[in-house]
Amino acid sequence: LDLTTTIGNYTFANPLMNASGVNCFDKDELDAMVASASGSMVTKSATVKPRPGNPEPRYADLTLGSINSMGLPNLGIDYYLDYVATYQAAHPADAIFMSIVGTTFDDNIAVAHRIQDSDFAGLTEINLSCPNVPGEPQTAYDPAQTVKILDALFSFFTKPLGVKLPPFFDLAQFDQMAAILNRYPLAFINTMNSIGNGLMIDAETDTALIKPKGGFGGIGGAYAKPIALANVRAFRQRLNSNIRIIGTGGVHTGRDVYELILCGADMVQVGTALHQEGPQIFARLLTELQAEMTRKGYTNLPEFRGALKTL
Ligand SMILES: CC(C)(C)CCc1c(C(=O)O)[nH]c(=O)[nH]c1=O
Repeated sequence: LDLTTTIGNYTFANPLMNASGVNCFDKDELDAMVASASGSMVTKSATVKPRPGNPEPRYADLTLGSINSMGLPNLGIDYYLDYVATYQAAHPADAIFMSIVGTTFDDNIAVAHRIQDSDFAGLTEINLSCPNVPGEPQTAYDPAQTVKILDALFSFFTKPLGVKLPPFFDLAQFDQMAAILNRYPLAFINTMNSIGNGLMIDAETDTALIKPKGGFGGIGGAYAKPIALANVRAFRQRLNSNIRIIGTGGVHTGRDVYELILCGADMVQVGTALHQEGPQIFARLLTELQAEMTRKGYTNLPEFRGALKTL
């Protein structure tokens, strides 16, 4: 079967990759992604300077997923630029993704300049789930901030750029966000990030499971799947066709991958399940995806991409 998928001028052997933040913190984790069956990979969201992140415990596995408040631990943009430079020399034909983020407006711009001025030849994903103004909602939940950042980025950034979005829950928000995104020459959007500020409790101690933010953290895994399917579908219905979609949230089986593609996803990222199973998950997901495609009579992804039926 033909599992190739394309974003802009980039073609990948298959649609699978890690979600930023999972299995992509350092060289060892990134090398394990390169060695896996995934079609591509993305680095941990990088800030201008390295960050230690939040106090532990800052991640917990749950029966139906995960909760995390990592606090953006990362080795800094220079580390990841160095890694991708080495990677590109060894794998000139296999494009990868770099994720960037800023805790202030200026830092978002500064870290984007670092990529623009580098030899990085892959795709860039800017994480809009970071608040830029203390006390204000995260960027993607603040239309004015979103416009301000995208206006500034596209005034100098000429490499393929996509945005990582948090989940939206209101149809008017889909309309509003899609209207903003359609104004920019985005290569892709990635929907979605973890579901913000969930809370889970240790039954033995009646204590919040994670330490940061009084136990509040992003929810991933099976909990996220219905929302990820809806966000992929809603944005596919609203965005210009030249803006591709990476679907992220709740993938654990090949059928989950198939369903995100059915909703319109071009690529599919795996977070919680990758954290729990390790990079060998990609070989399993590819086998299961191909089995599902065969069961349905498909031999390639465009045959069923976006083909969700409604009653
Ligand atoms: C939540 C932020 C710390 C603002 C951004 C980094 C991030 C984190 C994180 O590093 O805590 N976790 C997620 O599930 N998604 C994210 O985008």
